[in-house]
Amino acid sequence: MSEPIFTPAGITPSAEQLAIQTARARHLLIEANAGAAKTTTLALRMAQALQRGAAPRMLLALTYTEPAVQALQAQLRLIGVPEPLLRELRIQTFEQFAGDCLAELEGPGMLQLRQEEELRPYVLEAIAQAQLRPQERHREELAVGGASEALIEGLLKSFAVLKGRLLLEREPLEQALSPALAEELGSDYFTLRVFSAYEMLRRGEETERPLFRFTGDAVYDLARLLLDQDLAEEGGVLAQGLALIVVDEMHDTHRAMFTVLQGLLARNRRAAFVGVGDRDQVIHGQAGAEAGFMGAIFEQEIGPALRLPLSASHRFGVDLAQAAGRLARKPYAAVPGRKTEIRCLPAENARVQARLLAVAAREHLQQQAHQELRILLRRPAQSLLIERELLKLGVPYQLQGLPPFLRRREILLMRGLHASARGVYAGFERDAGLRRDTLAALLLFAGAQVQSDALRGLDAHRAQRQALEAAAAHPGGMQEFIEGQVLRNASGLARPRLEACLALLRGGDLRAWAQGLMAGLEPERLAGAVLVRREDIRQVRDHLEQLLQLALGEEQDLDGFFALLHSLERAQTPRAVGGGGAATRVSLSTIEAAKGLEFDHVLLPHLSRGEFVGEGSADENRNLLYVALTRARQRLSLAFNPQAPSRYLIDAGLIQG
Ligand SMILES: Nc1ncnc2c1ncn2[C@@H]1O[C@H](COP(=O)(O)OP(=O)(O)OP(=O)(O)O)[C@@H](O)[C@H]1O
Repeated sequence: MSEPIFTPAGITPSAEQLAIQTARARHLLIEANAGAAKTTTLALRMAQALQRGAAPRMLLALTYTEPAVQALQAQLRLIGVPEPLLRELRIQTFEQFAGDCLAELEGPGMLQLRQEEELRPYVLEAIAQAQLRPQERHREELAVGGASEALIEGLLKSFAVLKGRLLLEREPLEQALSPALAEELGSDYFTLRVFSAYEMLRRGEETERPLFRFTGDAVYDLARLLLDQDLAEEGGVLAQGLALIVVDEMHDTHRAMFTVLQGLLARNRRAAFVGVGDRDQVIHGQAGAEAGFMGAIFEQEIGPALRLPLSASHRFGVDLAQAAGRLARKPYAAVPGRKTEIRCLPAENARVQARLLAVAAREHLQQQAHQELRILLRRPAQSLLIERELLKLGVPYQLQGLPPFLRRREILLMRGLHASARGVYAGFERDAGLRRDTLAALLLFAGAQVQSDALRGLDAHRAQRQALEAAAAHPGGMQEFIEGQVLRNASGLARPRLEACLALLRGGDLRAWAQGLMAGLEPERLAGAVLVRREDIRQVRDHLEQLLQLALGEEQDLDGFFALLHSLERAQTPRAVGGGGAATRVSLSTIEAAKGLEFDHVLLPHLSRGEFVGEGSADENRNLLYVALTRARQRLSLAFNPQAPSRYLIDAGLIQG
């Protein structure tokens, strides 16, 4: 019997796409290059299920990131799935999906923590508990010299891997831990012990409901529940009568996600499954992502799968496909007829580069009526000079997933200290949110607690938030809070550094402040005492350096410069809030935040030698550049110093070596 075939509105599917849309295999896996229409084909497949009569609630689409959720929604819209149907479809990240399932079992109201800093007290407590275990047999393994920020960052990273890979879930935690087991798992005894104590703190005495969840914990907690024989009944929450389960970005799957997927497939026996991915886009390797879950592991643990190809890029032309292919060392085709212009923007330094980018963005807005331009950054700090130039030229823009530079914590610290030192609170008067965020930043870097004995547990979080809201509620509250709470309760490490900075600011001389700030404030030490991720700590210095660079280029006196920051912020706010129109057509984000998305014009700055680096491995850097290049549709602009271009540009054949 022939079945009705869904015919999309915006595109004509290729034969390969049609084969995937209509395949009858229970499990279907597709590994294909960026832009080869994986997401679009998943959308076709979902539309086909609707066409076959499935209700929207019988479809479930899971992704790793939020932008991928949006990308799939956009493709469903493009192919003509009506808006009311679209709204009923469940398209979620694994984390959101797991959170929803758990909320069904536990009820709402889970405390969700999102910043590593918020975990810090729990990690410190876990270290103390691990070291004080009375029955400890390997005490010598637990001695560490202090709890430095690098130690905490490393522990949190290891925790993410232990959770992502479910490395300990097959062992009864308390009894099994030993240096030998640690070695077997590629970890160390100290990490495992602290992990165990941390998880006991997080999960609380009552196993019913954890104290809090951090990003990744919902998938982890759901996977643990699924592995627990005693809780088999609770796994019933996954029995949802599904007809189709699809996973986009399947290359980012780790063991905990895979366990959730396995649970879903086991409890929805009538559901077909389609997974798509591209192993060169793995940029989350540290959390335990393994492309193997699209390969042999799938076949061994779930069942045989049909594999179908998507062989050519529908997004960009053959020149860019070949460059991406050279970078990733794999064959890369493009459908005929697509063309992508690749241009170089030579710039000898960051300031010139920022100016060129802003000019290019302005030209884009003048010439291209409806097209989108995205500036992709390797590191968030790189936005500051670019944003300044965009504002100077009056180019409206949006930041995606980045706080505006004037609202970053270290910049707010400086703005708050300036206000306090000079007694100038003009600019803060009209915005309670700005006052609250500034006070929060001051409190953070001062290492101060509003209530000294309430550091642990939820109540400390809530108490602190309430105190900040109260102080920020009226303009006069800032000075009092800075003196009475921030400076009075500042840690021994922070106080002299903040005082040194205040003294420079009191002097009122912009050059003296700019020259003395780094030595006086020692931003890395200040940040190191309160932040967790090395990358964040480095960014504090990075951002302050950018701020100083900006200050020295503006020809203002000290108070004038800080007043300028306020007026820049006012210039920016209505556009960001207003949305729509030109503002949504020029945007800035990190590369990670653009994964799965595409733009008519991509501007990729900071491609000079040694600039395209971050915390990850060389492979991860290469994959990030691969992701960045392959976001472009019609035009790709690459900015770098022609005297010293990045090696990657040469490897990709984008410039001559
Ligand atoms: N049959 C088609 N005809 C024309 N354009 C198409 C067709 N199929 C897909 N496209 C377009 O090709 C582009 C890339 O598709 P898509 O985003 O699905 O690729 P992808 O493989 O998911 O990419 P990534 O790996 O980067 O997430 C989109 O603009 C999409 O609308």
